[in-house]
Amino acid sequence: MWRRVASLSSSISSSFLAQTASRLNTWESLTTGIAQQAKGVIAPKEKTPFITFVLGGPGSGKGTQCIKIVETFGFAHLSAGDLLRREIASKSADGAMILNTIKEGKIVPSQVTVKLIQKEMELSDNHKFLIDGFPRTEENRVSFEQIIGVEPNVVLFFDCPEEEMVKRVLNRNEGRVDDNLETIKKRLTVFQALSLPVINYYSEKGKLYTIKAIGTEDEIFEQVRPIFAAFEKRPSL
Ligand SMILES: Nc1ncnc2c1ncn2[C@@H]1O[C@H](COP(=O)(O)OP(=O)(O)OP(=O)(O)O)[C@@H](O)[C@H]1O
Ligand SMILES: Nc1ccn([C@@H]2O[C@H](COP(=O)(O)O)[C@@H](O)[C@H]2O)c(=O)n1
Ligand SMILES: [Mg+2]
Repeated sequence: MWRRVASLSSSISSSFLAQTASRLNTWESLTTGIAQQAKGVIAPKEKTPFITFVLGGPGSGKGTQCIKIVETFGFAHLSAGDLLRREIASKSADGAMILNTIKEGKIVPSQVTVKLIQKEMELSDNHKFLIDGFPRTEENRVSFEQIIGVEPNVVLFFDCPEEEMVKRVLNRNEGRVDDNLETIKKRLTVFQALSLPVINYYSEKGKLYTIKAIGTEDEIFEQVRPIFAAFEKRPSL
């Protein structure tokens, strides 16, 4: 599992090992583990996470392109929307609240969403994550940084005209409760008001890659491919 920081230096005392192993047994310890690896306390057996946030309006093609990125570059795909829909389906304590929020095209409290993402990351053997549809708000962004303790390496923005997004969502036909004109309008308003500032934030940080999300799925992927191909040449990926 990616969260495990397995091999510790043989020169460390056994009591220190026991304490450290116990602390490293939880996600909370992941960031500690990374920090300790950086200081050279723990042998870096497991790779540092490589995180990509995948952003764009409703129907811009995030999920479609994530499938291609997974196939080509071997990332783990964590869709925030899918994780929330799974909570609804599992009838968890938050299920009803999540359902109402999604129907309204609003944003679920960050702590709920980040905890779901955190759990999936903990369970994954992969160290390369595509986090699709997240962060949708500044609150999402800050919450991820506080709880997970890392920032994204790459942020993709699928930039698509509203008219095209509406057309795609209305044709999606997957039975989603938010794929109707009324909710789409609300989602577009939320995207403009709350998500675009996050996109601008990453642009200013020099982490944003904007993809013109019109044309065929394959044409769009040809804009995405070189981004990850370049990172693949680096030791970090
Ligand atoms: N380039 C494209 N041209 C036409 N249709 C597309 C294209 N890319 C995706 N689609 C279709 O548009 C719909 C929306 O795509 P997708 O589900 O990938 O969007 P999304 O950004 O994940 O949306 P959401 O935020 O609502 O989950 C799907 O039915 C998908 O098959
Ligand atoms: N960070 C997020 C992501 C999604 N939601 C809610 O889920 C809906 C569907 O999301 P998709 O990514 O599948 O389009 C979205 O409209 C939100 O209601 C969220 O709250 N926070
Ligand atoms: Mg999607």
